[in-house]
Amino acid sequence: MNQKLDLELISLTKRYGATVAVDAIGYHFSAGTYACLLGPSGCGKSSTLRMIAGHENISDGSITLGGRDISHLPPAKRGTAMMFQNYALFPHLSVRDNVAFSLKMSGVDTATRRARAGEMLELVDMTALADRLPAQLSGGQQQRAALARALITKPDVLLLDEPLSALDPFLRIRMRAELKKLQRELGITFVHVTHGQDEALALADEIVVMNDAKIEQAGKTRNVFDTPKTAFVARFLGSHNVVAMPDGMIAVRSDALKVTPVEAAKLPGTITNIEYQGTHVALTATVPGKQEVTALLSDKEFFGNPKDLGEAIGLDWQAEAAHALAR
Ligand SMILES: Nc1ncnc2c1ncn2[C@@H]1O[C@H](COP(=O)(O)OP(=O)(O)OP(=O)(O)O)[C@@H](O)[C@H]1O
Repeated sequence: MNQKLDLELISLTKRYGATVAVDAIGYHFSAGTYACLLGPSGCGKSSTLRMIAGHENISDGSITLGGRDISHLPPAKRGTAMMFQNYALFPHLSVRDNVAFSLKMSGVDTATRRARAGEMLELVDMTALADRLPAQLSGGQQQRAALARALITKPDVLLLDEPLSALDPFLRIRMRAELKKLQRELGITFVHVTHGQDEALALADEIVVMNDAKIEQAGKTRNVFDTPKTAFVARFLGSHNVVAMPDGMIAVRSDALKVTPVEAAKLPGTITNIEYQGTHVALTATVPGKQEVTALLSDKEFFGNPKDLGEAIGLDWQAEAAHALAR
């Protein structure tokens, strides 16, 4: 484990008949990165992950790990491991035997298998439940068992397909913190597929935003969030307004908007919605061109100078808060 091998996708393509699910994408994942593949349903994230895992043949391009071409190796020989959305635990095997399963398949002796499974269960804090069957576990515990099972092969890259989607919202946030902690402790690369931008922002060092089989934008999470290059990325990541201005489309964060007198503003608007969010108030206004923009004001800011539905306001922002969009 932890050999510091970079993962690279080179012109990676997947076609299912006439459907191009992944269209010549390229990305370099530095060893030890927590990366999220993010995008709407059908954009090609799972196909990309399955090609990296070796569960799907590639149609074109290649995948290298530490410079070694793994494109056509069987899954168990790649140095990757996959954790599935529904965990795919064997119902008739105990947690310990589920975790040890892949070692049994590769002919490792019983004593070594038990010892290694024990270490992995310790890692995910499941030692006390080792003899239970999957049906006797909670969702979060099943997830930990599935993680231990994936990690027992000492992969350089762990691939996670929507790993939190089967959990209720409260548990999802807790397991999210555990995933991040585990990745930090192991120091291996995690590639995590999600369609949730909150999940990606919370977890990822780097995000790869996919749209329609292509990478729309990728890089350090904060850079992508702070400077979206396209309207799609700005809208998908949320918390941004995409506005057509006379000199082109811009993205400007909701929390960068200020409410001002109309004369002093970049845009005049009429308030159409006021939503109290506890610490903040989201104020939505229509602006020229029948566009809607939302300003996120602190509760102090709003209640210090409250506004009403239908009121005319100005909306302003600092020039550097606006980012020109490619389309
Ligand atoms: N086995 C298959 N045969 C034919 N088409 C497929 C197959 N698997 C996926 N596709 C198509 O390829 C495209 C990308 O699918 P993929 O599952 O990779 O998307 P995704 O971004 O992971 O979506 P989701 O979030 O819904 O899982 C979609 O148009 C899908 O219908």
